[in-house]
Amino acid sequence: MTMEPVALADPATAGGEAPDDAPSARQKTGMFHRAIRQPITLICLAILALQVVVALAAPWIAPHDPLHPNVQHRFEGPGAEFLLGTDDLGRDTFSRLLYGTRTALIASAQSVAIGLVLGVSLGLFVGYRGGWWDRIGMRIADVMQSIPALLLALALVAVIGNGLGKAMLAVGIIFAVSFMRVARAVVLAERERLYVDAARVLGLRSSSIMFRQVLPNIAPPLIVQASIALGTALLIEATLSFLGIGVDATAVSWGSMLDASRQHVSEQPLLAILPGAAITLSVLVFNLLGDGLRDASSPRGVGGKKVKRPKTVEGDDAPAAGGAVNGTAKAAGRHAAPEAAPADALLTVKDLTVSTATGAELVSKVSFHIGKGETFGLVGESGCGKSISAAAILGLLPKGVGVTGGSVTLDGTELTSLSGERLRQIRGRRIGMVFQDPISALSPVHTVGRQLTDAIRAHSDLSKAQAEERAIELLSLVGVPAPRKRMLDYPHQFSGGMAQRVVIAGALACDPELLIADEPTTALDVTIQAQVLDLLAGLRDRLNMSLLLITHDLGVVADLCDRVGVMYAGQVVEVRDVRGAFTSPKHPYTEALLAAMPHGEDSGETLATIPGRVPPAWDWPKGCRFHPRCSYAVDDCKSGFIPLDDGVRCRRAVELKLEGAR
Ligand SMILES: Nc1ncnc2c1ncn2[C@@H]1O[C@H](COP(=O)(O)OP(=O)(O)OP(=O)(O)O)[C@@H](O)[C@H]1O
Repeated sequence: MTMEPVALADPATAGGEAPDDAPSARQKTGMFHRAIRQPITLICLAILALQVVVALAAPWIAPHDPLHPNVQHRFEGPGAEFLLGTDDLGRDTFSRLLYGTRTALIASAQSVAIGLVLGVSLGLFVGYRGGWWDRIGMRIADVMQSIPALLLALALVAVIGNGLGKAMLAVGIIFAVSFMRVARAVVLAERERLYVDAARVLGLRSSSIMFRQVLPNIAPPLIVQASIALGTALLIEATLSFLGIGVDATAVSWGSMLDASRQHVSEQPLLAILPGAAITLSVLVFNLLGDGLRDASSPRGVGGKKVKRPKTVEGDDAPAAGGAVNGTAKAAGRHAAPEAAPADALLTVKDLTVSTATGAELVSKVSFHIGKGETFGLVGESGCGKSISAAAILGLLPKGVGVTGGSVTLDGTELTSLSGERLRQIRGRRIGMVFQDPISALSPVHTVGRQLTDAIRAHSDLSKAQAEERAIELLSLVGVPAPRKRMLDYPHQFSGGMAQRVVIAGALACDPELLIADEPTTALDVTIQAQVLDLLAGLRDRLNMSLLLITHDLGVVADLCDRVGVMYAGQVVEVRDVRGAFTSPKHPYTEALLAAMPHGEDSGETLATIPGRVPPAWDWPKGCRFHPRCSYAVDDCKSGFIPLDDGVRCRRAVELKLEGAR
């Protein structure tokens, strides 16, 4: 008999990217409902359920001892006493088939369980850590997968010894490689999701993020893979037993039944047909089940909505301003701090430079400070470096990007040189973060209650019950109605505005001193935006937090902020008190942004735009980076480094008389 094991499907592509159709855990329920609506999958599930019952109940339902020889009854045909006849030693074929089911299922389940535990742990680890760990892990996997599974199993059995248990351990190790690839591929995709960043901002440990946040998301593709692996394992078990290195004489296997039948096919053909059919049927069931689950798990098939992250338009010529300018009046009541960072500033960013591995500076010498209880707005078009600056403050820069100069201090503590563990303690405890798209910032597979309690417990000694009470308090603080009841809901059961309130509650979990809100209302309905901004302002005043508000919307800055930093092409070009910046801007870019702000009184009036677009980071212009788009630019603006002088980065700042907000 030459049975080649079925190759395990490997959804990881050559480049190791996650399959596009890797289902999210949110799709899991849909996946199973849809799967059982497919008649073939339902039939396969029914056969499998029957096999499991047979395997468990074999000792009670088998009419005869499957191992007991009874030579008077050799080669008997099917009849009342021996339902499917007997073999060359007079053993009951029906009972042997029942016991064979038990061996096949237990051995397959054992090897797949070993493969799953080992493979998923390794896949999570290398996928999440990336870098060298990933490269080494994947090269070992490549080598192992280049050898046929059965051959590798035989080699491993030669090393660790004969016996079904050891053989299936060997098979489990081989499966681990496939499971590792699947887990790693999904982790690579999940790792980039916003909710993982959010969990990191909340200060959760890597292990907690991997096992509690990422793992549930990789369950659906693993279930599909495990189903196919069960069929493969069953075939390998039968093959090894057929070859005499699987089960010994004290157990029955369909493979060993086939082996024993070889000499007697002509006398009793059923002896070969029945175990052969059992093996074929079982492998078919597992494979069809895997196919059915895979079909059911494709996003197209589920019918559920995929949550998309809203994209900002690269190179927007005008800021997406929408708020009212008259907010300046409110801002005017606040203090106008001098631009040199005062000693008691909560956050001081000084000459912060962030570069890619290729040397492109994404942000250059960014400087600003935020006082205690103060709200600082960071504005500028898309691609100016606002988010990269926030990520650098939190120590959450994307891979391949790092701080190459300057400093970030939080109440005197330098953050850029802190170890990962120290930073983790600061994130979530002293600095909270609110993201643009609240639904993506929450893990889809856990209730909001669980996510909030996890965040609270990551930084406190509170018991589960106490953390739950605190989570309810926070939900009520951010205005989520019926908070106790809503603790049990999943993120997709919340509207955008309510989900953003939940994210804010999470960010407040440990009373941060600084809250960073990165375009917290961009993904929300216009009617909800104002409510969320009011909530942030209210919380800031109530909890005496400092707020770093990243936005495109100057109206929001006018309404909420004390001071503002205007960013252009990776630099802060003007940093001022809001009233000053709005009434008498000193940088032409600030003036241009103010002019491009819609103010609504003349509906027929064309909105001013800033000609051109923000250049990419590898192509920042020499001299003043804004000069190609600036109507005031002179030759002097086209060369040399222009420092941030008295809060303005412009050679002509003193002589220009610029127009403020209308
Ligand atoms: N991972 C990355 N690798 C290389 N360049 C990047 C990376 N992330 C961002 N950039 C570049 O860094 C610059 C600043 O981007 P950043 O996202 O900080 O801008 P932003 O002002 O926050 O824009 P938006 O308002 O669209 O979020 C842009 O030129 C962007 O293309």
